[in-house]
Amino acid sequence: MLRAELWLYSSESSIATLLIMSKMGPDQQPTTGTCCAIARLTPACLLPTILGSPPALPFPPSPSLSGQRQPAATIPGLTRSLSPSLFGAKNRSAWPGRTEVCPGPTFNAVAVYPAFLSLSEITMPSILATSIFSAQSGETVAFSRNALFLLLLCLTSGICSGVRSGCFEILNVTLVKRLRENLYTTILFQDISYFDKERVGAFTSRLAADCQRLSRVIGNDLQLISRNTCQGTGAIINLMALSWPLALSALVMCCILSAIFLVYGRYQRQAAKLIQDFTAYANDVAQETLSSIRIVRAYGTEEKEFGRYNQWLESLAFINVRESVASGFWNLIFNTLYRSTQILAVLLVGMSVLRRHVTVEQLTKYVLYCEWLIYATWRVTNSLTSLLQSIGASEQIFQLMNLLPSDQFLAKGVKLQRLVGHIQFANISFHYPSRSMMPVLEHLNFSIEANQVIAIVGLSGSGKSTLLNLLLRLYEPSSGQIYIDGFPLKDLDIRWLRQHIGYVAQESHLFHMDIKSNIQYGCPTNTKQEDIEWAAKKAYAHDFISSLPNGYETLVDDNALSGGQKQRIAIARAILRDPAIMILDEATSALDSESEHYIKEVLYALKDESKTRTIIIIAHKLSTIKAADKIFVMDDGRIIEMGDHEELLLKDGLYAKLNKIQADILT
Ligand SMILES: Nc1ncnc2c1ncn2[C@@H]1O[C@H](COP(=O)(O)OP(=O)(O)OP(=O)(O)O)[C@@H](O)[C@H]1O
Repeated sequence: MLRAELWLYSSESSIATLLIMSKMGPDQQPTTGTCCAIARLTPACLLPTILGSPPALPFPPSPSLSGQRQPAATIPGLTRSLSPSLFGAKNRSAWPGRTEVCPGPTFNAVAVYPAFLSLSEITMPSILATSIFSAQSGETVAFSRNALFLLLLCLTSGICSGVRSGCFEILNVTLVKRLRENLYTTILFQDISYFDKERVGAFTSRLAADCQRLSRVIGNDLQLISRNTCQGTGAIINLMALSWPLALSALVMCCILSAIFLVYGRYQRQAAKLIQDFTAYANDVAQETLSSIRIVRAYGTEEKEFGRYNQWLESLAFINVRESVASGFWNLIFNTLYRSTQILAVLLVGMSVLRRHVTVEQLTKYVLYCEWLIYATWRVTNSLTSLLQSIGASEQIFQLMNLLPSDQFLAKGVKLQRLVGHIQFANISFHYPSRSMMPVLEHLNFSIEANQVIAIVGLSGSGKSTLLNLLLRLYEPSSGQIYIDGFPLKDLDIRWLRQHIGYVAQESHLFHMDIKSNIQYGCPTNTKQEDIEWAAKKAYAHDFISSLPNGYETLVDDNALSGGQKQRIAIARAILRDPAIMILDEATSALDSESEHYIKEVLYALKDESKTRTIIIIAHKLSTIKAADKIFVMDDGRIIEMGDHEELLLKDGLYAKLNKIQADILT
């Protein structure tokens, strides 16, 4: 039974694919991603889950993807050929591309199930009419036999419907989960530059509301469409058997209904897409405002923020009202045509009865089947409306699923036996992808010896953090090459490299978890408590953590601690990794002088421990970097001076000038 249900589901996926294609222009080809997205959604893909195959983790994406899009699949073969993607990256490596179209040996056996169910239901009106007329003519045996048969059909269809609904519900829940897993994984593995232009609110909207909606429709409406299509076909066959001219008249009505529906459906799709976009914009505004609530409060801009949010709500309401009016018109037309068909049936067949061309029993059967046909048409069009709405609304989900992971996760890079920490920038130039006309770094040439402490100073916006972003490979240089221990950075395994880098960002963010987990973030889960405390002590954080009521178990987030405390936890996090390269981007800017002095001592001491360690510090306060082995002075994307503190003072350039200004401020 379950296999039969799943087969039914898989056949429904083709309907969805056809629907997607139907909204494309004649010269447009369905992208593999679009088809793939549809195929991913088909609960047929869930077969192994339901039948017991272990689900694969959605990441890391397999290198076998190699950034290649899969060849376009044929529609009938989509379900099977593309469905492995739903099981995640592990299975992607074995992605077979085009495969056979036939659902396999179970096809014949399972195909019987929906046909059997529809057949059992569609014979009911006929047996009902026969029972009534056998009772009228006093045929007791025939009446009892028909009544018993009806009871059996009733039970069979009830049980089948119940089992089917239950199975589809379970599949639906699994589908939402898989859909979210896939979408979230796709987003997580995008290039950082992708996040520069996309809005977080839009992502959360897609993950929450859109996934739920899409799966509900696919899990619910597709089964209704297939079931009612079977029943409608059965009704037409029965009508044809009774009287083909009369059957044709009923069919004409259905065609008119379908034509009107096509126009209405097109409108529905457009409206759904707008509704989805406006919801995402509204979410984005809400997310931005609530995450910056302190600034909003301090500047008293609550009403302005409400206005920004309300603007999208009004746009949403406008579209919703128009959609409701259109829906009203559709129901009006449908109901009028539906009733007219019944009246027409009674009139036409009634006249035939009067002329004694058909019997009253045939008239009854005709009216019942006519009713059945129109009802099936109504259910199909209704479900199609809902389905089309969701397809319109899901365009963005399909587009997101179409994205391939960032190249750096696809390439299998080199893992060195040991990271020493020698860094070289060879003729590096860079501009951010979102600002291609604005060079940020120009022809940078320098090298950093392993075990050195390097400081980078310069005016705001001179490109210091950008330089570190390139070293972390958050962005790729526009030209030139970065070498780590003599190997091009892009050839190294990026996950391995990042495991050996400790990074403290300009703004320290804490995750909504306890302090211990925040310090341990990115380290193995079995890291010992003593090690965590050791790192916290080095970062001058142990005392304040211990003074909290729950100590290391205290639940924190971005708002629960002071800026300096957050920075100390972030430094402890970096120290705990025991990195070969330590990167500190203004990591002590929020600390008081005493803590800063202490941490500076600790950082300098780190390089004297057994392991070679390269430390790169960006600092505005020059007092913190006087002891660095080498200081780079940056201006407008270039390194204009280089040397130790004394040498730079002797040069009497920008560094000496900045030093003098800071000394003057202190005196
Ligand atoms: N994600 C980004 N997209 C586009 N431009 C960016 C991005 N990040 C930074 N920039 C631009 O790149 C330039 C260098 O910025 P960067 O953050 O590297 O400067 P910085 O020297 O670290 O400044 P600060 O000392 O103020 O932190 C600036 O003009 C900045 O506006």
